[in-house]
Amino acid sequence: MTQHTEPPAGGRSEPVLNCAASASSQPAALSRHIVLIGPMCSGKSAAARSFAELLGCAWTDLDDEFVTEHGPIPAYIEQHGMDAFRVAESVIFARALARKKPQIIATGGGVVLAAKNRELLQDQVTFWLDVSPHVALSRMRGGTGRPLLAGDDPFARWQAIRTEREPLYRECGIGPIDTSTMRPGEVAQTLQGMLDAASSTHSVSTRNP
Ligand SMILES: Nc1ncnc2c1ncn2[C@@H]1O[C@H](COP(=O)(O)OP(=O)(O)O)[C@@H](O)[C@H]1O
Ligand SMILES: O=C(O)C1=C[C@@H](OP(=O)(O)O)[C@@H](O)[C@H](O)C1
Ligand SMILES: [Mg+2]
Repeated sequence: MTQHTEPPAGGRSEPVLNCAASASSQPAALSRHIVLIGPMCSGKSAAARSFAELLGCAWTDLDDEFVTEHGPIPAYIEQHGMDAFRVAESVIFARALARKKPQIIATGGGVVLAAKNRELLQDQVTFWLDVSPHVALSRMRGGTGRPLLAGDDPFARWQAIRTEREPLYRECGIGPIDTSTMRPGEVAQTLQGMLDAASSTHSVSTRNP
């Protein structure tokens, strides 16, 4: 099964992925968490699942953890407010990062808003997934679970939110990795290629190698 290794204390040159393991039928050994950030509909949740399947390792979606714990996000925000949502989201994020077993973590698009979260992201392997506005629009159609996109013009809302957060994604993540023309499996392969390259050179294992 997946080999578990402790993340190095502040070390930034250890390979993240044991390539020999990933190339065989054995699951890959992750040495630390891999975190996916990016705007809504960039495909973080879908890519995390595909990537974990590809590597044979564990994964989690923080929005799913939120729902399990607090119920649907729109209802929570309506009842408790956005600030309370951000606090609860940050608690769930920190808890996931504290798990010893390294895993793929899909975050919600707003996780980068809190300075503390951005600080935590610096010590993970963080990838910034992105998507073009028109593809995002097609992906959000029919969705009811994103209260920030509720209202008359979800397209304009999405664009404004993405623009506002772009510097934060840039600060925290390796990327952007444009998923607009890729299936989730292709995104996963792209991420694996980036990890393999980093592991073979021992050069890129976090946002700031
Ligand atoms: N690479 C992709 N290609 C096509 N559809 C995708 C892709 N990634 C995600 N989707 C679809 O777009 C929607 C939003 O994707 P999701 O993974 O939930 O995004 P995020 O977690 O970034 O908000 C879902 O319906 C999902 O199935
Ligand atoms: O961008 C945001 O602020 C949000 C993104 C959502 O997750 P996804 O990015 O997975 O859609 C979810 O956490 C919540 O609706 C708020
Ligand atoms: Mg998601």
